[in-house]
Amino acid sequence: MNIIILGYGKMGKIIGEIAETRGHSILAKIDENNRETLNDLDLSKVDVAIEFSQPEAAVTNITWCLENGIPIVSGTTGWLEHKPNIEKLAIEKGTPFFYASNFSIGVNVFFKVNQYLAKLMGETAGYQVEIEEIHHTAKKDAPSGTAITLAEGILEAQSGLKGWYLSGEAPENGQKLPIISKRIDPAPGTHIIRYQSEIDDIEISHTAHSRQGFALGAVLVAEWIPGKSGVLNMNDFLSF
Ligand SMILES: NC(=O)C1=CN([C@@H]2O[C@H](COP(=O)(O)OP(=O)(O)OC[C@H]3O[C@@H](n4cnc5c(N)ncnc54)[C@H](O)[C@@H]3O)[C@@H](O)[C@H]2O)C=CC1
Ligand SMILES: O=C(O)C1=N[C@H](C(=O)O)C[C@H](O)C1
Repeated sequence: MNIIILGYGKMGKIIGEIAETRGHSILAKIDENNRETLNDLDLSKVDVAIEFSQPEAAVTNITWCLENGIPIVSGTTGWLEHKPNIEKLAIEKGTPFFYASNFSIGVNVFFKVNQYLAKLMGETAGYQVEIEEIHHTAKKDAPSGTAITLAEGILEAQSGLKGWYLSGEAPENGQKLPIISKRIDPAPGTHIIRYQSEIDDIEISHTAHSRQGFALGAVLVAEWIPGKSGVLNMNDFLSF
């Protein structure tokens, strides 16, 4: 497969290595300094774009792919207020658009466990729930996209909670779910869900040991996406 990488930073570089190991060719490695080289590319040769850039760059990158009929796999976080417009464009253009806040298979198992636990806890009185996420200090957005997906899973199951808030930025409110964001090097990504009561605590966590799992997941999705259409996510890709 011929791949272009939009966002050639920490993630883009590992994605490139994994893709080449799996026999793919990388036609372009784009970062903020060489975007104009896209103009020299024969777009008819591109099978898929993988986009891991920055919150402020993601919408331009994804729109460019959709306008040019290039299937796009994006993992950039922190731009989701624009996602409805992007989804509309993907449908208009008939070009597949795949987004995941986290491409790691382990985290996607964790998402399911979170949903199941949230359902049980929704039927159990006396517990306060919170999410904690820990990432490296270069991370630009807070809370993490993964923490937001976890929060959405809890909010869906627990009707008593009315949204989430970033702990420290809003007054504590028993009706909202707090997300605590910590920035500690070199943490590639840790997420903890905590239910606390006077009697006991229940805690589940996922800890990434490196960026390898995120990058491999993105390459596996890129291999799967050609020939698909519409707006896609990990639930379409995974069999559980
Ligand atoms: N969904 C997932 O599984 C994961 C998502 N991420 C997200 O991926 C994004 C990238 O993460 P890292 O690689 O750690 O960041 P990074 O800061 O190491 O790399 C970002 C790259 O984007 C480039 N860039 C900036 N503007 C650009 C533009 N207009 N066009 C193309 N490239 C541009 C920068 O030059 C840099 O090379 C972040 O939003 C992060 O939260 C990170 C890990 C896993
Ligand atoms: O920026 C990161 O590094 C990560 N970002 C994603 C997020 O915001 O959830 C996924 C992963 O946790 C690493």
